[in-house]
Amino acid sequence: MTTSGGSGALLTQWTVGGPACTGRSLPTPPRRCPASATFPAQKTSPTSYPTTNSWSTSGCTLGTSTSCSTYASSREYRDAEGFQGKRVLVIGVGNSGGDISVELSRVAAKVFLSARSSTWVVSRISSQGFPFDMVITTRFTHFLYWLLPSAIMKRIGFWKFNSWFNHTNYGLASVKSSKFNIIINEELPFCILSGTVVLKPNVKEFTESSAVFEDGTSENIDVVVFTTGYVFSFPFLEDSVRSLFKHSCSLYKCIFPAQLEKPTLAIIGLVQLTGSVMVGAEMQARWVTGIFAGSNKLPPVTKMMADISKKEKQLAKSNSPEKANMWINFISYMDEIASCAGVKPRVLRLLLTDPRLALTMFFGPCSPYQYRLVGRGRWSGARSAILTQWQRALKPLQTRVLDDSSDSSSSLRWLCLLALPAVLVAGFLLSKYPRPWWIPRAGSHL
Ligand SMILES: NC(=O)C1=CN([C@@H]2O[C@H](COP(=O)(O)OP(=O)(O)OC[C@H]3O[C@@H](n4cnc5c(N)ncnc54)[C@H](OP(=O)(O)O)[C@@H]3O)[C@@H](O)[C@H]2O)C=CC1
Repeated sequence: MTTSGGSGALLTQWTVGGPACTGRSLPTPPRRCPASATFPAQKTSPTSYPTTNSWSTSGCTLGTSTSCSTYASSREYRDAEGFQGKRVLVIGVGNSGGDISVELSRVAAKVFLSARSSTWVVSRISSQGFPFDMVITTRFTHFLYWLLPSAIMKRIGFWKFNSWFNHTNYGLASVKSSKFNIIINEELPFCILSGTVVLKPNVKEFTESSAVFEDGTSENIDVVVFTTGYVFSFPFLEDSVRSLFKHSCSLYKCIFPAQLEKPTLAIIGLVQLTGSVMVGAEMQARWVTGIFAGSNKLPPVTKMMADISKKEKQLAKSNSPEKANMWINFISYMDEIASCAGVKPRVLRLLLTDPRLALTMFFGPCSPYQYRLVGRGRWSGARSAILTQWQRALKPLQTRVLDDSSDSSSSLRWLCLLALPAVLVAGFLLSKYPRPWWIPRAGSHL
């Protein structure tokens, strides 16, 4: 990092390159990086997760094992080419493990999927066939999470997940387990049901040609694919800067290292949101560019440090064993950053000025349009986009239009009218007593 003179926000120059580009392989096709490049202020994204997680892929050696024939990590995996007729063991049931198992099940002789914790599988297709995130990511649901004890919401979530298929019967998850993940995958349950993917417990050891599992069973394996996740690292930053943040919560609003002399470094995408990370990253970028351009300002360092230490204390209280993997509530976080950027919508005020819009915003999906109604980057089409999003989501399906005489619009109108007092109370309470936006990983999306 070099400091140059001048006025305004951009006083520091960041030299990025060399080891950053040569020392890592990205999950996307290899890109050419310049040997070194200098930028006036650096907005960096660690989301390519350069290093694979714990289960070292330095060989299939574990315990007393020798070696198995082939192994790969999800980082190297591209497609099912080369897996035809093989007996494959996929280790780890995250989104990568689910996706890769399903894809391999079409060509492999057998796919074994090894899990060490509970995983709830959710379909992208939710009530009435609408996308899951449209249905679940609403201010109304957010209000319910705020209002009701988390144990009750967890129970409701488990009940909902099990209503699709019983996760215990499929060997995926038990309502009793405190640590669990949620993944999105429509096909995995069918692959398990049809036997093309077989769930197995954690691997105890490998032998020459097989894997021995913790339940004492063993299977002959040709290829092992590690889908055990990634760790964040910033090899392109100097040690002195890297040491300023251990995890996203030691950054101001999960973005800015607070101790820097000038706000010239912003980390985009270092958040695990319960909703879309892309949408969250866009919101972060809007705020960051506002700060770089001088239209938004960061508070004094003492204030930022106080905010960070408050969040870290909340983290410590949660007793989460994996602090770095905290899930952050999507709507709380979006509203918080939107507020900093001056683009947060005032739903309660809208209830008086534009009740139709306010109710749609409260009960409908918290889509990015909601943050385009006011402030910098305001879009005149945002209101109409919010009001028409349900119909537009269905538009691509209308390739064969059928007559549906039942009219649900009047009952919906009545429902909205009855919900009006609830919205008022919700808005009031949420603005008075905001809930901490982090939730422990065990709580995941619930
Ligand atoms: N389609 C999409 O949108 C996709 C999104 N992604 C995203 O990319 C990110 C990375 O996902 P992913 O690669 O799946 O990684 P994750 O960290 O989400 O999952 C890793 C899995 O491996 C398990 N695991 C970790 N270490 C071990 C070990 N030593 N032994 C056995 N099991 C182990 C974990 O279990 P445990 O929980 O016990 O730690 C977990 O089940 C996530 O944010 C994910 O949502 C990834 C793929 C597709």
